[in-house]
Amino acid sequence: MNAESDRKLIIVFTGPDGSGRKTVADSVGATLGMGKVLSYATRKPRPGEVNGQDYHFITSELYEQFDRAGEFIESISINESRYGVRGSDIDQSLQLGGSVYLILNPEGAQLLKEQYGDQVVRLFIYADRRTVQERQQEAGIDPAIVQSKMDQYETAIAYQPKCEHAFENYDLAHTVFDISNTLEHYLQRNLVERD
Ligand SMILES: Nc1ncnc2c1ncn2[C@@H]1O[C@H](COP(=O)(O)OP(=O)(O)OP(=O)(O)O)[C@@H](O)[C@H]1O
Ligand SMILES: Nc1nc2c(ncn2[C@@H]2O[C@H](COP(=O)(O)O)[C@@H](O)[C@H]2O)c(=O)[nH]1
Repeated sequence: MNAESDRKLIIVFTGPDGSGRKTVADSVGATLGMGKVLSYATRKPRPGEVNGQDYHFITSELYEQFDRAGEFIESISINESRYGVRGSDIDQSLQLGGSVYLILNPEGAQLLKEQYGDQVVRLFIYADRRTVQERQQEAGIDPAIVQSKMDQYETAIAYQPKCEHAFENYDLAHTVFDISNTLEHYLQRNLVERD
């Protein structure tokens, strides 16, 4: 990484599954013109998911190859699938464009914070248990997967105090507006520091 890339931000959207992290993140990303760094996943795409937009969907063999080569700066297993972020993807996106964003579970958010320090801003997106469960059911996610995600709800919620900011997500437009305002302050400050 170079000094220029160091000043750009890595925005991590985290929180419980089903809180709306992806929906909020993509809308904020489009509003502020931030690039998305996709994770690599070995699971099959769900209906509506697109390779290269939601994840890089890859085979277990290719994942293993990347992993052995030390390409992932963090890598987790959930429900027999593997997920990871390649450090080179983050560094390249930072060098080519402006600030970037990712959507990770709290474990991944913590690992990125430990590696990139102040460059990482963690945004915790949340809603109550019943709401996130209903959203996942309405999105058509397999009931067994919903159950396993709900089993992690309290653990995920416990991560909120560690994050730089937290936003409840009920009224989507309101959530996106609040987050965009918050991030604009960071981005302006970085621009001023560069002058
Ligand atoms: N504010 C909101 N009001 C109503 N529905 C919402 C809101 N935000 C997101 N949703 C819907 O909730 C569902 C889950 O959202 P999303 O996939 O963005 O969540 P997530 O936190 O990334 O969870 P997962 O990892 O399980 O996909 C989607 O169907 C999305 O359209
Ligand atoms: N720590 C990481 N968490 C990740 C990564 N990619 C996705 N995720 C999170 O995993 C769960 C399950 O995702 P799903 O799409 O199968 O529902 C969810 O919390 C994702 O945000 C990653 O590279 N590292």
